[in-house]
Amino acid sequence: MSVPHPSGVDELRHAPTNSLSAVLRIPDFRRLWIGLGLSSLGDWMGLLALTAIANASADSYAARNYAIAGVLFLRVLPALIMGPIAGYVADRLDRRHVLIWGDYIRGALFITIPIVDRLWWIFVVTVLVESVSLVWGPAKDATVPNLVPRHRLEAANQISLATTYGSALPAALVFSGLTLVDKLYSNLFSFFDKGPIDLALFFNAGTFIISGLVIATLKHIPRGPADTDGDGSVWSVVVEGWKYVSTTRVVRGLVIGIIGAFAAGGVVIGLARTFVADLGGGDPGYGILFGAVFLGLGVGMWRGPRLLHGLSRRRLFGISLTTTGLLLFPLALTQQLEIVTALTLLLGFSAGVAWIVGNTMLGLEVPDEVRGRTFAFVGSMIRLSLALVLAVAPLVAGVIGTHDFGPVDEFGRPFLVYNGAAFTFLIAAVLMTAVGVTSYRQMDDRKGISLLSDLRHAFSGTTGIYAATGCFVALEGGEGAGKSTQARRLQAWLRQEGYDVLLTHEPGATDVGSRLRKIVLDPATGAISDRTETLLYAADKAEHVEAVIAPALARGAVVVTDRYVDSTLAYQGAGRALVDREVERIARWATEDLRPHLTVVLDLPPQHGLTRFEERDRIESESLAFHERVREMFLQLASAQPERYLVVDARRPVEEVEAEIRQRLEPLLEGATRLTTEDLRATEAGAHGLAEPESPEPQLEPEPHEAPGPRESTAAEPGEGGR
Ligand SMILES: Nc1ncnc2c1ncn2[C@@H]1O[C@H](COP(=O)(O)OP(=O)(O)O)[C@@H](O)[C@H]1O
Ligand SMILES: Cc1cn([C@H]2C[C@H](O)[C@@H](COP(=O)(O)OP(=O)(O)O)O2)c(=O)[nH]c1=O
Repeated sequence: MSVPHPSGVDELRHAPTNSLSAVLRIPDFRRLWIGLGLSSLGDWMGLLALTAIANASADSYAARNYAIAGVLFLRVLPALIMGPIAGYVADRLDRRHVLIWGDYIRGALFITIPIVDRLWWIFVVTVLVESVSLVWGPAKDATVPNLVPRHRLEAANQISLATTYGSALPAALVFSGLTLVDKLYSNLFSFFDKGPIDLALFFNAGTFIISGLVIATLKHIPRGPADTDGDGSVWSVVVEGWKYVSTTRVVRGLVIGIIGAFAAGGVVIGLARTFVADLGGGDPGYGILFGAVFLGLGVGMWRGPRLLHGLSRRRLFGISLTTTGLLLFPLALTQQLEIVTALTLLLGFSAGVAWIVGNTMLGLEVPDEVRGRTFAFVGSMIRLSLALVLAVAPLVAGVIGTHDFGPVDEFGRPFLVYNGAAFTFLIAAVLMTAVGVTSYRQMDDRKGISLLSDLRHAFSGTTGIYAATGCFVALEGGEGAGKSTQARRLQAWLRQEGYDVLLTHEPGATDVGSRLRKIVLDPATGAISDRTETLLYAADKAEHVEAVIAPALARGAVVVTDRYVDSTLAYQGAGRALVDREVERIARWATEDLRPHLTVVLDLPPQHGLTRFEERDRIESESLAFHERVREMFLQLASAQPERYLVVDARRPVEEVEAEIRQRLEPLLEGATRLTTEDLRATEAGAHGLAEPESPEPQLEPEPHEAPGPRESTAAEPGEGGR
């Protein structure tokens, strides 16, 4: 189902809220993004160059480790001590000036390094640059909401994050390139004191200055101070945050995992330089390894969750953490730089998946009131643990020192050189794997379901199509869970709120569908094969989407359906015990993979629901075990994509259930209000949702027929389209 867009503003209006390219089409945000990209690129180059200088300035194994540890530690230190002060300063300075001058000053500082040419000055500059960055960052974060509309903020933040870390890769490539060229053609850069390293520093200064110039062209940065939340000291944030985190099992597992992942990353980054030297690689090798970590991280954050979208987020988090730990073992034991690079790439990938999944889940699992505090807590803990690891890991490596193993060959080289860096990696591997396994156990929400079948399913899944216009809500759950009741209540509320609402249901909301419904539900039909049943339901869905749902979404309506694809996955897939994947493929094909923005699962023990009414149709008269399997499948589908699902305990009073659904639905509607019929008319009725509508006029909408079925009294009111 392609989503045709006209160009210009309309294109933006109708692009899905999570579209990254739509955010980048906002001119001011694009400029800020270019600025951010350039300064991040420079920042990473600077870090590489500084660690290279630190490495070159010491002569013993231990001293090299300590010098690098010094640079890295000083990078993190200002955030620890001055985090709160930086917020305070950013609050009071003119944001525009902070952004522009912050870049100029950092550029100028980097230029002084080759000029002063002293190790202590590198340490000073590291602290100064980091301090400026601490003020620059909050000012940038506070500016983004001024440049992009609210519903695109999440995508904008995703881009900022990806750019900040993603620029490490090109930085590493440029750095490796420069040092490699210098190695091949020695003295090519001899007009610089330290050859390519100085060149890297000048390049770095240049990117900051250009970034400042680009940001200076931005018109919409408010001149006033940044409106950031002035947070307390790191310690009070930590104490406050821990109070909440320690009381919630899932959040505790999450936070421990995230901090563990950062600590492991810190060990790798802190020891990479000496580790590479142990393997006989120089600056180019270091640059490549550095780039590999971040390429992996970037791909992991960008693609990882989508690649495995069918997997429970909680499981995915635990698995990616454990994988990160397990990968550290071969990394520590390998002596070939090429293999090490490949392993590092994978390591970055799994850490990236863990980080993005963990962060998203933190947003979903932590209630609104404490979310800010929890994120601040996690941020502070990450800095603390990074500082600790960056300081301690090289010390451990230095203390362990260098060791030779095995017989010496004819050139006097030992069979195996195994040094402190590699040993420290091994320690990190053990700790990280333990953290991963603990997290997985603490958070597993699918006990008793084999991980293998979960993984198989996740790899074969597709990501689905989400309508660019309107809002699509499905109500799912077992018999008598209250779907029709809630659907009607939702409809009444949405109407009252002024939305264009379409209430519909499966099976039987279309002409053909109502005949199919009769066949499939009437006990008089007798036995039919499970596959026939699946195909009949699929046919009903195909007609439903094509004739009812898609046109309504295209004109911007809120579509509420009583049952959808999940019902077939649950009843035919789990209930009839057909192969899940095959049923899914058929249902996805039938619906062109159109998926609800939100699926509400009304969860009820089957024996409870079946007592809510007396008559039984073909499906309702199935065994209790059948209905148990159905219920399990609904819950399983929900756990795989918590961001698209709401599970409600349907035993609660009708009003409470309704309130919970409303609360969850409200923010999704915010994206849809601009797409009400009036809006669409205003923008010349060119609906650009899925399936290009032949007739955007609501009165031409297909008239769904009353579905003949054994339980007409509880069927949704199918004729109630439009306003
Ligand atoms: N939260 C609830 N608590 C108690 N009874 C409910 C609740 N929700 C619905 N009911 C009742 O249960 C029966 C089945 O509800 P219905 O909405 O038709 O379920 P479904 O569409 O899921 O089969 C109806 O008699 C309804 O009044
Ligand atoms: C949509 C759909 C429904 N069903 C079953 C579930 C229900 O037992 C029946 C729908 O009947 P219905 O009377 O509409 O049930 P409810 O009021 O509980 O929603 O069809 C499937 O087996 N597969 C499907 O894809």
